[in-house]
Amino acid sequence: MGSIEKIPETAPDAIPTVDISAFTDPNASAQDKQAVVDAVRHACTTYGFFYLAGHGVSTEKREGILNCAKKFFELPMEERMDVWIGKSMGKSFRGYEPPGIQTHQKGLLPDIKECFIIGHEVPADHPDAGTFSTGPNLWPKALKDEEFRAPIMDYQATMLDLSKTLLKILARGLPKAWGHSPDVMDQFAENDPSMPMRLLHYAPQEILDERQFGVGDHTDFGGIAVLLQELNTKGLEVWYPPTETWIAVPPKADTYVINMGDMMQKWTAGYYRSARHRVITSGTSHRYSVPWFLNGQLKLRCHALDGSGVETVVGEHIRQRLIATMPEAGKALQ
Ligand SMILES: O=C(O)CCC(=O)C(=O)O
Ligand SMILES: [Fe+2]
Repeated sequence: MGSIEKIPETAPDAIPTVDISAFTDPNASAQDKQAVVDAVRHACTTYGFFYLAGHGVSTEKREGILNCAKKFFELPMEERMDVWIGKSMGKSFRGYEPPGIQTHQKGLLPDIKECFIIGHEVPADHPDAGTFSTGPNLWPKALKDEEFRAPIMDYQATMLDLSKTLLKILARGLPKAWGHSPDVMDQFAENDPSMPMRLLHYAPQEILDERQFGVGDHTDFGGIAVLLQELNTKGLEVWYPPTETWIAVPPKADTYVINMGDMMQKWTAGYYRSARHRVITSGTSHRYSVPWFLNGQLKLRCHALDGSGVETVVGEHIRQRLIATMPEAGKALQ
């Protein structure tokens, strides 16, 4: 018998699309539900990225949240700075982050994105208010409650529900040999988890520089990211290690882009991949996107699910990752 020659790997044109509707459909067969689990497992162990279809979030809600992003970034700089992140309570890290704050890799210029960060609403008189990622949200005075705050908080609740479903799918996809219950991941999203949502705007760049990105090469810090991209824009790319090339992840109608973060990778002992990704800048067009991150219950001590004994405190992990990417603004989180 001759030896089997390894066929050279070529990067796929696109990351997979998984329709999860059978998982939540009470009338779907056990086989169909298992097919969802298998497809998500394949995507998250191979790429750490997939397009999510059959998520049940209405078009109105998705268009509505992108409109919130546009409304915010159309405000004059003075009004954006009125809700500047430096004004948020303690280490709560809410509000407006101007362009040029975050740098992900040595040698790159700081990201050109600007963002408005909203998290779980924790009143100022709560004993934990002002601790890392915990506290009251900031709201711009110029935007009415019903056109900005209300749809954002409604969207946040919808995303939390969706992420709970994803945790159930991911838990069922873990290696059987680890012997976990199908609900082992539920705790991650219980008891007011940290769930920052970022309204993002990438302004066109007149001068393009190869060290300049919308968001530089990075991995996300938390558990699961649920990303909504505006249709007809481009720029997002994911790194594919087998071929060491970048794969474009253009917006696809009616889908979200889901990716795993570092906390998920640590918790699952590397089983689910936290994939490197980046956003290329455009010389001509604006780009809006809304990533929502399930960072997880901050006080939770995650024990690696393979039984290796590695323990990670969720909030500490996230805080350190943020500090590492923000030379100046990160000082406030020390
Ligand atoms: O805007 C995007 O499409 C992706 C943004 C991103 O990767 C991030 O905020 O972590
Ligand atoms: Fe990201």
